[in-house]
Amino acid sequence: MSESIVAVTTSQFTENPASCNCPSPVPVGKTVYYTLVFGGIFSIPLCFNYAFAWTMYHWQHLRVHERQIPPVYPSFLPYLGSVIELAINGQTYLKRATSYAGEMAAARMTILGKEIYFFQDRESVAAMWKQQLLSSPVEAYIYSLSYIFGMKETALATYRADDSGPFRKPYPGSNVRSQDRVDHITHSGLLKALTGSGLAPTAQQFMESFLERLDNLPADENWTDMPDLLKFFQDVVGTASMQAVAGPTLLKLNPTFVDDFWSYDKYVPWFARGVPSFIMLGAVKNRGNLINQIKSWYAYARQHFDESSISKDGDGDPFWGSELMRGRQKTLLLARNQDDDSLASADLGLIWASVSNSTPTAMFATMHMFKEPGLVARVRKSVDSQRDSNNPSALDVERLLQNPLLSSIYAETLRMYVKSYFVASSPHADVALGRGWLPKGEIALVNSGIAHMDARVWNTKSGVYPVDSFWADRFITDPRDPSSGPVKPGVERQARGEPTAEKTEPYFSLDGLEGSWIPYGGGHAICPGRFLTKNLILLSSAVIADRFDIQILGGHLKLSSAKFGLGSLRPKEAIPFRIKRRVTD
Ligand code: HEM
Repeated sequence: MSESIVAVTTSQFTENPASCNCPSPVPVGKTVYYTLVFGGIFSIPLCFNYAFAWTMYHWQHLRVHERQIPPVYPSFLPYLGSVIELAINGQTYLKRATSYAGEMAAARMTILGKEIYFFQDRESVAAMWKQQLLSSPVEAYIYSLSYIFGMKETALATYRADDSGPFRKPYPGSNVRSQDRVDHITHSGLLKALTGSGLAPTAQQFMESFLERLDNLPADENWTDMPDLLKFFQDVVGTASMQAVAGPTLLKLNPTFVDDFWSYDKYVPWFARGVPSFIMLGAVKNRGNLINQIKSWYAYARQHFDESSISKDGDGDPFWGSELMRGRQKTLLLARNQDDDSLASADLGLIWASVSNSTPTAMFATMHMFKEPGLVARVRKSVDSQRDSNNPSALDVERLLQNPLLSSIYAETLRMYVKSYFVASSPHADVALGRGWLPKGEIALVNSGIAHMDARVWNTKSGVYPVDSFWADRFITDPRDPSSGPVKPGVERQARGEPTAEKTEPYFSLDGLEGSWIPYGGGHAICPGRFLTKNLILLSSAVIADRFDIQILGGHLKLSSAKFGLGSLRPKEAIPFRIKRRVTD
């Protein structure tokens, strides 16, 4: 029986092709033949082109001169350039392309016919932050508004035309009308709202909303199993942050906004990589739906708000939520070609910026607190030391924010998980960057993920805590321990930052990390939400550790690389966990 099966099976391959009805093998053979011939002919110039680019690349690196334009990193395919490698294997490819002879370097790469400049060496990155001409975030606005947040081309044209810079005084040579200075209007509004005295009301709003959500959690003093730690943080931290920035009415009017938002967030990497709309019709529809929900909020708030709605602190109101949102209504709608649709795209961008990175990083910080042996006990001791003795349930937020261990956990989490690109461009003049040179109008990118994993800079305690592992104390400098602190011993004194004489206790330190710890970018365009972020991450993780016990279940953490270049990475799979309230006396 088995023999006959074998015979039948093998006969399919051995019988004379002329005796069966199969299509003749000849055309297949010909196709293969022609493919090989034409492929061979076409690949000859590609190979020559690549060999020439490779030689030039090394030649330029070996003959470095002052103010050199970074060498072109060779790629096999003209026009496409490095786009495929960056999309598939971004971090490894970028690291290779921006290193030379064991050092970080600058490189030019072709991406879809356009040359992009990548600067990763500490010297150039630090020089970038100091350059006034590179202070504008407008190139990042244009890219994200058009690709990610769906702004129409007519409205976008106003952003493209704005070469006046982010400062009150326009760049020399710029002729943009004051009401069309969307770069300055947007950036200065954000700085006013999220830094200095403007920050307190938003931070306070966040805390109130977050604590209310914790109180209402369906968790008691027995273990409750939950399937997804990130979803838990989206509910308690993400929603509280959204509400702190945009107020309660947007979410009340649109009960599905939060869920729709996180479904959209999953597709942000697709939008950012320019995947055509017809491939992700559902995601495009969902984004349109979010924009409509934001517009319905505008209509309601316009109808119900009046000046008497503003709270005593001069910031919050129940309809617009904050001075920031009211201000954007008054200023951005006056700019050329702007309407509710364009403003809703810009506000979707602001909401996205305020939650999409801080929520997963708060989750990772908390996850490590509960996973690293002995860490949660140290965190609770730190929290206890800041407790108000007259009212133990009230925490001294200012003192918590200064706590060295909590600050170090916050900084280490951003170092580990934040892999953002930030964009710089000088519209009116060439600029010098360290040993390199960026011609005017060209786009420069820096990726924080590459800088954060540079083993030549970061202290690993002689390899005990490698750069790709979480070390809660990495950012603590102990004046009695010369091998402590974030920068590797042996890296030049000035860069490492020496402990000052008056410090005797271990302290949190970012000394010597200019150009190396860069989760927020730098210079004038640095993320305006960074102080709010420290509040969100540090306070939410510390309060959760104080009030709850959590057991992280599931196996080894796997990360998805989809968000590489766009901020904080996400876990690849849901992280199951158990939670219970702590019993306190
Ligand atoms: C882990 C959390 C966060 C990270 C890693 C992060 C990172 C960044 C980076 C790298 C940029 C671009 C800077 C540049 O172009 O040089 C940026 C811009 C921005 N961030 Fe954040 N951010 C975070 C949280 C926040 C929060 C909580 C807000 C709150 C509103 C916020 C608001 C913004 C805004 C509005 C911009 C663009 C505006 C401008 O430059 O004018 N971010 N952020």
